[in-house]
Amino acid sequence: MEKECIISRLSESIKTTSRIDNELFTEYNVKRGLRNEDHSGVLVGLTKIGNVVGYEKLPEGGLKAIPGRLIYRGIDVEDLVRGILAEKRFGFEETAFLLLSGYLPDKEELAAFSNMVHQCMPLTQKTKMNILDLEGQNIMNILARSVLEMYTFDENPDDTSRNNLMRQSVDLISKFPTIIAYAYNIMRHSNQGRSLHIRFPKENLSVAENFLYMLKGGYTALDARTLDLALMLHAEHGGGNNSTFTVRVTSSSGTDTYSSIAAAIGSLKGPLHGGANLAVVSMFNHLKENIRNWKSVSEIDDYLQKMLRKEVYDKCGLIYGIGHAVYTISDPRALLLKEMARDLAREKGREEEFAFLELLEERAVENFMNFKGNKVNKRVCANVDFYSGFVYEMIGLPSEVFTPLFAMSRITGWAAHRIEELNFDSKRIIRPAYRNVGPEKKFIPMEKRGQAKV
Ligand SMILES: CC(=O)SCCNC(=O)CCNC(=O)[C@H](O)C(C)(C)COP(=O)(O)OP(=O)(O)OC[C@H]1O[C@@H](n2cnc3c(N)ncnc32)[C@H](O)[C@@H]1OP(=O)(O)O
Ligand SMILES: O=C([O-])CC(=O)C(=O)O
Repeated sequence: MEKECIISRLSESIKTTSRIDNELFTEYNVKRGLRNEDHSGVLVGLTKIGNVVGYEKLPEGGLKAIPGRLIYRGIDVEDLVRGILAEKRFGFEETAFLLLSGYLPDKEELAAFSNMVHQCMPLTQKTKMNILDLEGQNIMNILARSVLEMYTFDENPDDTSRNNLMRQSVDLISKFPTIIAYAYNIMRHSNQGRSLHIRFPKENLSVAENFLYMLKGGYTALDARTLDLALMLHAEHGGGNNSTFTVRVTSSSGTDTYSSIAAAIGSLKGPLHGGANLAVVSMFNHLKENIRNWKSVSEIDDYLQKMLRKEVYDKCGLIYGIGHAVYTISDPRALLLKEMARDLAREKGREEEFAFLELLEERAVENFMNFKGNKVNKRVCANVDFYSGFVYEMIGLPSEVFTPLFAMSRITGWAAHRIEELNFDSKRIIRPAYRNVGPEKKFIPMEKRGQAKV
């Protein structure tokens, strides 16, 4: 049988054999997406790393929407960011230290940690050569493959003792910027015929500066400060976000660090999660072309309603960068990124675009509520991905690195959660249940099987 024919036959069969009726989820009280009826997450674990707050649970039942807060190891991320900005320092290394250790470093500890990160940034010759060899269009996939290959070059890859996990974590945090910068340059070289630059990380530069240096050679102080801030904001988001939960699930089986982190990279790539920063940029470009008057509320509303009805754009019915599993009134990261976007737009003469994006945010929230009506009893807001791509674009970063930048920051949270998952006394493999709702069938000998397959 031809390959296409058998694929189409298999595909046709799953229309019925893999389809689960919606009513069954209600009948068996299955928490779709591990979410309660009121959209809050099902409680599946405990952590001391991050806290994501978007609502209060009312004693009489139901949720009260409140402005979002994000806490890293007990410290409000807004205070962390504003505190570091006030002291005119780079903050990503400090954030990584805080997340890994649970406390803020003193001057000496921070210097030693930053120094160690810097020393671990260069790639082994083999990893470098492997990236050169890895063909592909997507840096998230190249990153995952490079991480998997780091297993081969690690002399002690499967040891899950605390010291070894910490060593591997620092190594991954340090090497992500190098892998991403090299992967981008190699991709540009192979796909666009551009000169290949493999720059060795420089001493005494922050992670943000080193990344910009390795990626494109030149950068301004403002570019580096902006990137550093974005890295601080994306570092951690509790145990329940899709990629961190992936780390917790895979770590609970006792697998090695590289397998677990590669899985998380795969999860983050999805357009409903970290990949939304890229999806927002594509959507924004589409809207810039398809909405003639960027100030017209009625024209914008009309188009967004068509998007929600799956009539235009990618026909998925989604407005990217809007909505969140936890946040209701606001995502604190989006507020800070919006501030950054506004300032940068003024500096770069892109205020008209910023004003359009800001109006889109307002209209998207309004239109979502009108579209869903009483069906969804929940407020939505812009999430972290709504403004990040616009910010990255304004500091001259190519869209290919937008989602990898998320990974470059979130590796800190992933590492902290992996260590936590493997370090509590009463740990247990994560293994929830799936109820089988398919019929039982008898085995049919080959010669008695007819054409009716299902
Ligand atoms: C870093 C991050 O991961 S941030 C999130 C990045 N993702 C995006 O920006 C993609 C667009 N947003 C979304 O798809 C969603 O808001 C998510 C995935 C972030 C959260 O989804 P959920 O937790 O299911 O949200 P929630 O429970 O509030 O959804 C309620 C309903 O509104 C829909 N909805 C939520 N957000 C949107 C949106 N932006 N556009 C259209 N519909 C939406 C959901 O599909 C769901 O519909 P259903 O009841 O028919 O199943
Ligand atoms: O918490 C979530 O579901 C997604 C998110 O914002 C993140 O991981 O940063």
